Amino acid sequence: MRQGKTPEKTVFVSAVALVDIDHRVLIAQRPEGKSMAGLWEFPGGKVEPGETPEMALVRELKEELGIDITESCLAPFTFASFTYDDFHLMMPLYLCRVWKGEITPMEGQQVKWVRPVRLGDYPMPPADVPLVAMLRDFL
Ligand SMILES: Nc1nc2c([nH]c(=O)n2[C@H]2C[C@H](O)[C@@H](COP(=O)(O)OP(=O)(O)OP(=O)(O)O)O2)c(=O)[nH]1
Repeated sequence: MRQGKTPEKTVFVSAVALVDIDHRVLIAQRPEGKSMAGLWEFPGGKVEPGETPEMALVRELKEELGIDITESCLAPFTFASFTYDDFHLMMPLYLCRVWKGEITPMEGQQVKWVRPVRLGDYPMPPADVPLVAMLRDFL
């Protein structure tokens, strides 16, 4: 028998670890007024109806960070599957090392380039904890 809570719905979110030439990863702070405000996350967002996870990232990175990425530069890395109180999160995490444009926080959010070994210094959503461990091992 299944242990734990049974979520009402599954929410599909697509996220990316942008990796720079020094192997640092970009994280962004969730703004006030959003769920989990103040926590640091990988850029991305909900996959809208009719979108693939890759399309969602192309859109979100333009909207949130003002950069252009191409789908072919998104390398699937791992995923989060985590039950929150009110939904189950399914979130692929891609790696991306190539983009066009300057990273510009478009929504007033704080962003930081962080070495994988230091990611633990930044509070992140619980779903992200295993992802951080994998990035630390891989990068
Ligand atoms: N982008 C992103 N979202 C994450 C991460 N980890 C994690 O649990 N999430 C959750 C937080 C949100 O519930 C959801 C992303 O939704 P979103 O950022 O597009 O939507 P939102 O804040 O406007 O929506 P809401 O949660 O305030 O309803 O996924 C992560 O590393 N990156």
